[in-house]
This record gives sequence, structure tokens and C-alpha cells, in this order.
Amino acid sequence: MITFSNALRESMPKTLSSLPLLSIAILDYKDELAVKNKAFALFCEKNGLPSPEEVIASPLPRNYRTTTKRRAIFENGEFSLAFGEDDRSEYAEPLEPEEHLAIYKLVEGYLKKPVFKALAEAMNWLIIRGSYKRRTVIFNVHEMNASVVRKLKLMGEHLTASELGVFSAHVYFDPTCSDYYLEARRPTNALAFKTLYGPKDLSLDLGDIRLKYPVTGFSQINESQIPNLLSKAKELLQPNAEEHMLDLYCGYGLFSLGIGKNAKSTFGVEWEGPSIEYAKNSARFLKRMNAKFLAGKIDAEFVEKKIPKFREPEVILLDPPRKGVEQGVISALAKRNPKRVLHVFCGTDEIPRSVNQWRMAHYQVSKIQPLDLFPGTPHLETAVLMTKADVRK
Ligand SMILES: C[S@@+](CC[C@H](N)C(=O)[O-])C[C@H]1O[C@@H](n2cnc3c(N)ncnc32)[C@H](O)[C@@H]1O
Repeated sequence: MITFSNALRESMPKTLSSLPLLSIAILDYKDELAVKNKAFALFCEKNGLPSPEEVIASPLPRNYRTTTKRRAIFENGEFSLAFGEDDRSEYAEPLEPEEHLAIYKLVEGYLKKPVFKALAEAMNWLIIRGSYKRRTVIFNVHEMNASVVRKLKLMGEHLTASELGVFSAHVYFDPTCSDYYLEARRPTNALAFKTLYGPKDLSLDLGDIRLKYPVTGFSQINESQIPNLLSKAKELLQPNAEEHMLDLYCGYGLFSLGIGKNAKSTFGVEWEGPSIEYAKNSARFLKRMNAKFLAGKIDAEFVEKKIPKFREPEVILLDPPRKGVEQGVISALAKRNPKRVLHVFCGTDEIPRSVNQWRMAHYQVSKIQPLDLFPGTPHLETAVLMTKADVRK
């Protein structure tokens, strides 16, 4: 067994050996890809996995992140925005779009002024999300009184006038000062989320379709890589008119609606209710009568009792969070006898454990396709195609 971090450490140039793994961001992208390819091949070899395909490069190797955040600091009467404890500015900043940096600078400038003191003192985090063209700003505050609300409205007016493409702004009231910033955690209390101005949702344009999603919902952070992710998933899973497609951990329906058009039907499951509502609305708007979505927590019992059984064959795409699927989910899915399974991993170390469970359920690895969804960081996204061990190709 070897972890992906250790495989990366063994593959990094000696000049970076005393620096943290995040220092991969200072390599030229060509060199970073070489390190990632070498490390991932070593990881697969040492963990009893077949040789992987080449890592698919990110069209934008830097300045690609569509979600970024800053911790608000108010000390000795001075306000500033800083990177969180897990990020080092010299490595993290080059991954962010220039527009985000301009927005942080603008908001920080206002919050330093005495007139904004009430809001400056109330701030936990400032978050920017959206697409490369249109973005939203979220003020996470721990205090919400009349003067904070007044200053938020005033800030909204400045943002609208700024021409920095901030088409909406929201406020999240979090008196617990949790480390909520949307990537790690989502608001537990939807009522605490309010729109200051602009639409409540965000959207992703994929060729001729637009998928909307809630400001609080999960979305992939590297928009430039989404077309590659979808086209690879389609090529590997091959959804077709003879087979149903399950899209588990579906978010707002990216895979169902992005690659499932030709499947006999698609059935998506996700535990965030608002994301599922957006998926249903997108399906209606796109007239995808064969796309159904259900909100629910995926565990073994849910798979057995809540996912419809089809008479025709099925294929499964599953894209769980970094920590992987719950105990028993893989064996419950294998009992449905899917013809092909595309298991997408954003945590590389989770691959061997899940693949072992598929193997125990008589599925074998047909292809391992890494994609660089997180350039400049020590992470990869990987799509693993599993097929029935006794199916002759
Ligand atoms: C890596 S994201 C993938 C989302 C979607 N496939 C996409 O690419 O936009 C994982 C998703 O799983 C959801 N999730 C996490 N644990 C879950 C569970 N036990 N049951 C259902 N959904 C879950 C999260 O809310 C998140 O939307």
C-alpha cells in the first residue's frame, strides 16, 4: 500500500523535497503533469491496480478555480482578508481567476473604511463562486443586526456598480462561526441564507444547454475541465438506448443531463434537496422526459429499497464525495447486476478500497482514467470503469 501523497513525494523533483506538497503549484504545468503521471502509475502499481491511462491535462492549468474563499480578520481595529489555515497564499493565489483577486481587493478596501466597521466586525468568510463569466459573492457573517444589514445593502450597491461581473450577492448568517465556506461544508439552516441582489442560482453552460444550480449546492471547481470530464465519462460508460443509467451522488444532474440523453432513462440521486429540485427543473426545461431525480441519502438500504428496479439492463455512474461511499453501498449496487460501472473518485486514496469491494462483488477494472481537475494541487480526479468479471468483451 502507498498513499498518493507518498507516491507524489517520491516523484517530485529533489529541489522541492523540503517544501510542502502544495509546492507542486510552482512547477511548470508540463513538469507538474509529468510528476502526477509518474506518481499515479506508482500508486496503481503498489496498490495492485492495472496501469492507468495518461492524466488528461486541464485546459486552464492555473487561474481556473470557480470557488474561492477568504477568512475575514478584524484585529486591533484593522480589517483584512486572508487565506484560510489550509492554504498558503503563494501556492493558492495563482490558481484563482484574476477577477476573484480584484473582487477581494475591492471588498477589502471598503471594509477597511470606518463607515463599514459594523460589517467588518461581523464577517467570518467572504466566498466567490460561479462561472468564468458570471460570479456571486457570499458574505458569511456571525452578527446580523440593522446596521450590518444596512452595510450589506450598501456593499451590494458598490459591487453592482463595480463592473467586475458580480451578478448577485448573498449573505449567510452563521453565529457559530463554523468553517463553512461551501467547499468543506454547506449551510445546515437554509433560512439563514438570504439574497442581497440578483438571482438565487448559478449556471453552467455546456454547449447548447445551460444547467442551473443553487448558490449553496456542490459544483465542480474547475469549469475548464468539465467538458473533458463529461466526454470521457460518456466514452467510458457509453449510455445507450437499450440501457438505463443510474447517476448516484448526482448534484444538480451534471452527468444525467450532460451525458445521459441517449440512455433509455436516467435516474439521479443526491441528498441535497435544492440541487435535486434544480436537476428536475433542468430536465423539464430541456424536455428530458426520461430523466428522473430523487433526493435521499445513499446507503445500502436506500439502494435496496428506493432505487427502482428496471427490466432492462443498466449502467451506473457514481461520483461520491472524497471520503467515498457508505459501507455496503457497493455490494448493494453490484446486486443490481449493472453491465458497466463508472466510479469517479476525487480522493485517490479511496480507489483501492472501493475497487476491492467491486472485485469481491465480481467486477473487474477495465480502465483507470485520471483527469487533472485540480491543477497546482496534489490531487487528481479519477474515473474507474468496472465491468462484470465474467462478461466477455
Ligand atoms: C463529488 S460531488 C458530485 C456531484 C455531481 N456528480 C457533480 O459532478 O456536480 C458529491 C455529491 O454527493 C452528495 N452526497 C454526499 N454524500 C451523499 C449521500 N450519502 N447520499 C447522497 N448524496 C450524497 C453531495 O451533496 C455532492 O453533491
